[in-house]
Amino acid sequence: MAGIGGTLGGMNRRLALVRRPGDRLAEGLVTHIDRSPVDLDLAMRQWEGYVEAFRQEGWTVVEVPPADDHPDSVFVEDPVFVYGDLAVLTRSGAPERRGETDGLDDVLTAHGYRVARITEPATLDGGDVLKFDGTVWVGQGGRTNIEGLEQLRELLAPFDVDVVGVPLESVLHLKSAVTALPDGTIIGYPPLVDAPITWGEEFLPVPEESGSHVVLLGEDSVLMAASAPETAEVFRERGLRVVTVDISEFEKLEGCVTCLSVRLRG
Ligand SMILES: NC(=O)NCCC[C@H](N)C(=O)O
Repeated sequence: MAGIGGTLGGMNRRLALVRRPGDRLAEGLVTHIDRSPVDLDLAMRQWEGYVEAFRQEGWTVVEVPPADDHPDSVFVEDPVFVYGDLAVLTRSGAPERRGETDGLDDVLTAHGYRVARITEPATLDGGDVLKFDGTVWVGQGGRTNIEGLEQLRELLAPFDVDVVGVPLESVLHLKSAVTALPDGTIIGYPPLVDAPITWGEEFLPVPEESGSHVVLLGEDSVLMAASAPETAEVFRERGLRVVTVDISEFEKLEGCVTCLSVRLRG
């Protein structure tokens, strides 16, 4: 399989960092969709189901300390980005979310990461960063500014990596629009993939918005939302094993499968 940036030398592990939702989840931010009521009990059950899906696939789940004062803290992908042995604590373009980096430093250090930080005036959300096989794409929209891109580029300079900015308009984060299948094919729901993003021949249009979000569980398996059954079929026809989870309550807050975890591999 093509290398996915993010290995910690000499170790062979698959850890998924997750953060338990807090009681204020329903107050989470919405930007590109209308607000609809979130069922907290259902959200909790869906989160347990999401975590269980990782366990079933052989991943070790690590819960980071809760950040219950922050309604969006369950979306743990956003306050941290990992590459190789480096963990970058971010600085969200949404000021309400900035405190979510608290408590992550110790967890990442304990797992062998060097920790760096994005600093003012830069902003960056982990959901804006897509890495695959030596390329790191960085969305440039409401949450990540040009200074965020440049600081990340500097932090990644010691790695053999291309850092590429991608302008965004229609979506919250880059990974709300596109993610990558295990073979490197970039997938996206065309109405939300802004011009002038061009992903070349390796782009696969998918028929549903939430079908554009996959978490790579293994070399031939992906985790995706139950709300994209037609896309799941497309992936199965390509020979992928598809694990689905219902995350409807998180989708009401513009969340998706990718943003509910950070995978640490090596
Ligand atoms: N990486 C992601 O896609 N994160 C989703 C964050 C949703 C949250 N309601 C927010 O607006 O920040």
